[in-house]
Amino acid sequence: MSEEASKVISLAVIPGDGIGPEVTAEAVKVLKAVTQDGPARFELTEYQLGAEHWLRTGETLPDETLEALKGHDAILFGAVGAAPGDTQMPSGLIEREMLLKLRFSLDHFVNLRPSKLYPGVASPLANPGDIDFIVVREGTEGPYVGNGGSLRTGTEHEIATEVSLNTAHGVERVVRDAFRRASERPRKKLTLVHKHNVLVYAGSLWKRTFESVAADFPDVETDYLHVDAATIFLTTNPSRFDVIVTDNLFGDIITDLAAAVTGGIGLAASGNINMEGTFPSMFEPVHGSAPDIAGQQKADPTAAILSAALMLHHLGFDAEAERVEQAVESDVASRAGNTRTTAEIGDAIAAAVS
Ligand SMILES: NC(=O)C1=CN([C@@H]2O[C@H](COP(=O)(O)OP(=O)(O)OC[C@H]3O[C@@H](n4cnc5c(N)ncnc54)[C@H](O)[C@@H]3O)[C@@H](O)[C@H]2O)C=CC1
Ligand SMILES: CC(C)CC(=O)C(=O)O
Ligand SMILES: [Mg+2]
Repeated sequence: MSEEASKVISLAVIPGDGIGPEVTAEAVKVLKAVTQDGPARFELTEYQLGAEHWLRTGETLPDETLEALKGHDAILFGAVGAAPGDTQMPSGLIEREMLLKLRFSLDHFVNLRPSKLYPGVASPLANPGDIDFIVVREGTEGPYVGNGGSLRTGTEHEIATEVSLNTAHGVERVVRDAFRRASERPRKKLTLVHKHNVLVYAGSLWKRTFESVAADFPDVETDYLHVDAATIFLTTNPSRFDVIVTDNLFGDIITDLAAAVTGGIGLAASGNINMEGTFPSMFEPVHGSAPDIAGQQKADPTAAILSAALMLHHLGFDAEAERVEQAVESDVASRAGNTRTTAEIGDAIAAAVS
């Protein structure tokens, strides 16, 4: 296809901290390779944001940067965050004031996290079975909204709160999205994960909403698990899951576990999706900045590459997304015993899609 016939996609790239820039470079490499003959041409604008940027400038996410990001078609994100023991960086500052602020401001209410055990990939489970499910994690509410505070801070009488925010609108739209996704999959099964036996107010809203939306999707089989029991089944019988819908905190935790049982966090992709299309969606690996391996070319870029594939699907380039997924599937199948750098893995996958 000629360059003129390609659709131009304005892509913001936020490499971030630690391994973020290393894995993002490989995702961009694969994106360029898979679209070199069309049907898309990505025009990249890189934004320096993250803990290192804050240390240099004191900026987390300036208003003008947020406005500029809104003008792109999509955002490719690496990872942000300082090393857990870093004393220069207030804990959570960049995660909250930059990453969560982006997800909230761009209304990324569907945090989509697929989990698939690819053929040839070793799972820590003795009998993993056929694992292929998606987690639809609510992305704009829950305990991550910063709705809390502390009284008598630093004293032995300190009281700290972190109140989970759940709105009827917010819960309904993500539950409905999960039902729709379940109805489009062969197994058509949706599991609500919460803890409504203890978190009775939020839990009741999620449960009532789930039951009411279920009436619109009679072909979808429904199921409920408390989050603690869900962690049992994720390790003893993960193939029982097809689609899971859950809140922001539970979704964060169970998707790291899901990544671990499907071959590791280096393979786990995600999309922060604005289903209404009012702002650009953002695609990023599930993992963080991994300061313990940063700068050593040890990070697995597959999660970032698969996140780029999710972005291709989101933008309507399904054939290109599937080529990337197939290249990843072949690559991971032949990995046993071979140690490659981050760039070598990216090169191999880029070559396979060219
Ligand atoms: N979306 C984001 O930007 C996220 C940022 N963070 C931040 O990242 C920093 C580090 O957080 P951690 O809790 O250590 O989680 P992490 O996900 O960065 O690392 C956990 C473990 O997984 C390994 N790992 C992560 N990605 C890998 C990859 N692609 N290939 C191979 N190994 C990989 C790391 O080396 C580490 O041993 C913190 O500042 C945290 O707040 C954490 C999670 C998500
Ligand atoms: C704000 C992030 C650090 C939360 C997280 O760990 C995630 O979204 O996976
Ligand atoms: Mg997480």
